[in-house]
Amino acid sequence: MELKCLVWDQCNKKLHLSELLQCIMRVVVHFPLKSVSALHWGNIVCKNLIFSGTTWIQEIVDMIQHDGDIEKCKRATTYLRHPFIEWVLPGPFSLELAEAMPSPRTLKTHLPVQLVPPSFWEQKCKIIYVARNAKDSLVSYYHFHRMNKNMPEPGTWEEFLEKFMAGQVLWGCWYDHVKGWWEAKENHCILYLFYEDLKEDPKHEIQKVLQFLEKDLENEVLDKIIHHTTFEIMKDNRMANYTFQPPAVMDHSISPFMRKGTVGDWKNHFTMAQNEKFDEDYRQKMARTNLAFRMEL
Ligand SMILES: Nc1ncnc2c1ncn2[C@@H]1O[C@H](COP(=O)(O)OS(=O)(=O)O)[C@@H](OP(=O)(O)O)[C@H]1O
Repeated sequence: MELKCLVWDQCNKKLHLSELLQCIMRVVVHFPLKSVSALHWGNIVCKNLIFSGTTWIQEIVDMIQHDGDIEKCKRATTYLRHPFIEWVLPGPFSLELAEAMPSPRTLKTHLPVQLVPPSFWEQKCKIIYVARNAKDSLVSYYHFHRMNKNMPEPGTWEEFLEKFMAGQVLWGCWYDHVKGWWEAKENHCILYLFYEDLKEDPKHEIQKVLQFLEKDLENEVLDKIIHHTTFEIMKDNRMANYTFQPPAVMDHSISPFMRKGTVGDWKNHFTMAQNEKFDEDYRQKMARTNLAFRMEL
C-alpha cells in the first residue's frame, strides 16, 4: 500500500524517473523521464511484465522478426538484442543501445503502466504484455531473488510471500501491475497474453503475436519458432538462458534462471495455511476486475 501511494504521489509531482525508480526498485537509473519522453522511439515492440515469461516472449518476437532464422537470433545475448530500458548494465547503456537500433526495435521493460515513458503512447508503440498467475510468478520471483546477486535478499519463503502480498517487491505490486495493463489495453495498442495459454497452446498464442505484428510466416517457420522457443531448447541456449552472466551476478548453481517453466509449481511451495491466506487476500485485491488467471492446466 505504501509503495503504491509513493508511485502515484511522485508521478503526480512529475519527479524524474530516476528518482522514482530509486525509491521503487532500489536501482540507479540514469535517464530522467524528460529525456525518455523526448526520444523518437519509432515503431517499437516492447514487453511489459513481471517475472512471467519475458525472456520467452522476447525469443518468440525475435524469431518472428528474423523469419525463424535461428543463427540470427543467436547474434547476441537477450540483454543486447532487446535493451532493458530501466536497468543499468555493465557495458553499453540500454538507452544508447536502443537509440542505435533501427526501427522496429524490441525493448524490454517491467515498468507498471503508470511509469511507462509517455512517448510509448505518443508513438503508438506496440506492446506485448505477458501475465502469469500470481502464485507461479511469486515462486519464480522468489528463486530469482535467491540466485540473482543484484536483487535484494528475499529472506525466507514465508517472508517473501508476505512481501509479495504487500506489494513490497521490485517493480511493485503484482496485483496493480496486471490490472493496470489489463485496463490500459482498452485504449492502447497492447496484446495481453497469458503464460498459461502460451504453455498450453503455443501455436495459437504465437499466431496472435504474428497477427499483432502484421507478419505472415509459412507454417513450417511457425513450427520452427515453436520448437526453438520451448523451455527445453531455450534452457540450452546460451544467448537466452542467462548463463552469459558471471556467477557473481547470477548464480545458476543456487537456482537456474530457466528453472522449471511450468504451470502449477506453486503447489510444491505453499503450505495449506499459506494457500488459504493467499487466496483470501487475492479475492479482495482482484475483486473489482474481470481479469482471470488459471493456477493450473
Ligand atoms: N520457453 C519457456 N517456456 C516456459 N517458461 C519459460 C520459458 N523461458 C523462460 N521461462 C520461464 O520464465 C520465468 C522467468 O521469467 P522472465 O523471463 O519474465 O524473467 S525476467 O523477469 O525477465 O528476469 C522462469 O520461470 P520458472 O521456471 O517458473 O522460474 C523461466 O523458466
